[in-house]
Amino acid sequence: MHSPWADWDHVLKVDPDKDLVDGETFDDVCETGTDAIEIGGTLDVTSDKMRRVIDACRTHDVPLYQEPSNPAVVVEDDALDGYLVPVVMNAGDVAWITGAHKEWVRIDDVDWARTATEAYIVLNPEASVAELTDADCEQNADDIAAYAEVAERMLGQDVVYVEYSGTLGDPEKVAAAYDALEEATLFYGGGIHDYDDAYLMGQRSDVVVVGDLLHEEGCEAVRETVEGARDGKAAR
Ligand SMILES: CC(C)=CCC/C(C)=C/CC/C(C)=C/CC/C(C)=C/COP(=O)(O)OP(=O)(O)O
Ligand SMILES: O=P(O)(O)OC[C@@H](O)CO
Ligand SMILES: [Mg+2]
Repeated sequence: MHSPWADWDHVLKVDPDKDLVDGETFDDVCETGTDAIEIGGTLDVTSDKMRRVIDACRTHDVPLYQEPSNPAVVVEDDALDGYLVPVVMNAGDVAWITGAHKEWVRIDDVDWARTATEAYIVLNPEASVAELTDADCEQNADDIAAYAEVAERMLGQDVVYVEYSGTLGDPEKVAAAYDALEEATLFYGGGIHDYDDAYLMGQRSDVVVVGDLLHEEGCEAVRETVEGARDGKAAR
């Protein structure tokens, strides 16, 4: 797969298990100005819920990616631009490093031309993703830089993802991952609530990922984070 994310500043992550705010539709979601929509969440995602979001977004131009949390929720659909499959670098349970992937490849005919992996470094111990994967979130900036380098140089990962789902991360740790990478694209996600948060992390990563804000505050708040991410990158 080529690397469309190399040109992105902002990704909106839609959790198929969560509602939009009252009065908003997926048409509004597709018009927030984000560079791509990723559909995924850790808990209570099903292929039916995935399909509902894909269907609601299919007529829009915004690139649409599925981020499956396990092989059972992978949906085949021409409306998808591709699949971004997590690999959790600091998982305690190896199922989330290669085990689930091995099972997926065993049972499915994987469309590799439309599939890429994301090397996650999971850093908020309170997040469901940390609990599920038994991630070791006690990592200092040097550890994180080393994980990022291992992901890019040893495992050939094109996307490294510093994940603080639910809370705003430590900017110095995010910058450490950014500085450790040569070509790979750094995604930052977690706790982005407004323009300033997005600006802060936009200065320290390639792509700012916004999730819960969409479901809690709505599209106008997301639009501000698109601006913040772009301005932060431009000011770097
Ligand atoms: C092999 C295949 C197809 C899938 C496995 C992919 C892996 C390794 C998944 C483990 C990590 C994971 C569950 C990633 C999902 C993306 C993610 C981090 C979503 C954010 O989730 P949270 O915000 O923690 O959870 P909720 O919002 O659902 O509570
Ligand atoms: O929901 P938030 O905290 O914005 O996190 C975004 C994303 O990194 C979750 O995987
Ligand atoms: Mg979440």
